[in-house]
Amino acid sequence: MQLLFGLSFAMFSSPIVPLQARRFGDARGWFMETYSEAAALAAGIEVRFVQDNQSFSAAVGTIRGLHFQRPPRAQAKLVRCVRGSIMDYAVDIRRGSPTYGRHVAAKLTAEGGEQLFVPVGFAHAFVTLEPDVEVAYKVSDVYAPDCDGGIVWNDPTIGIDWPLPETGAVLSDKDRLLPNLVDFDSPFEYDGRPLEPLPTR
Ligand SMILES: Cc1cn([C@H]2C[C@H](O)[C@@H](COP(=O)(O)OP(=O)(O)O[C@H]3O[C@H](C)C(=O)[C@H](O)[C@H]3O)O2)c(=O)[nH]c1=O
Repeated sequence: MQLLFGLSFAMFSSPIVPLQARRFGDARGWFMETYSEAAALAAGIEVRFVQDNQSFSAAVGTIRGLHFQRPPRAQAKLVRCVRGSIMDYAVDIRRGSPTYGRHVAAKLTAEGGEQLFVPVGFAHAFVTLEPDVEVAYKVSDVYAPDCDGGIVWNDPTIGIDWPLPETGAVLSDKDRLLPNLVDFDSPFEYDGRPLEPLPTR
């Protein structure tokens, strides 16, 4: 693991990059560098973020996604959980990719400071693992509703095994009606970097 400033990261070629913000604790509490351009560049994250987002989800089992923005407003995202915990997912939707439709998952917790970089060409989603969860993420392009796109959360060809409570998933009406992957015409091209499993922590 490379440590640069307060962020550490693994050096590997997958387009999805896990980062770890380091906590500096003392008698008052703790301090974290939650974003460092230098550390991001060193981890191969060569995007300029232009907007910070934050969402609150009250119910455990809330799913937001699988979302992306189409070009010319496609977004890369740097995701972290600032309250509670989530499972975060990235699905390869790059036309021609040998890992098309495959996904990786990472548990992100407020306590742990884990982060996940999701580049353009991947659909993104998370599910809350407890009530009252807040997620903050940086995006590399502005919100563009006319470029909004998505794949339905329970798409059978993607096959995400969502960790859901007995009460089931909580979704927006919009997300319930998203298309399946088989009906999706991807605007994203493969860049030669197949999706790789994330390193086990
Ligand atoms: C994303 C976004 C939304 N909005 C407004 C539009 C709606 O009135 C309201 C909720 O939007 P939405 O239901 O799309 O929010 P989420 O379901 O949390 O979607 C997000 O969550 C998943 C995990 C993602 O990866 C995307 O970043 C994003 O799609 O916020 C804005 O004003 N700006 C924005 O950038």
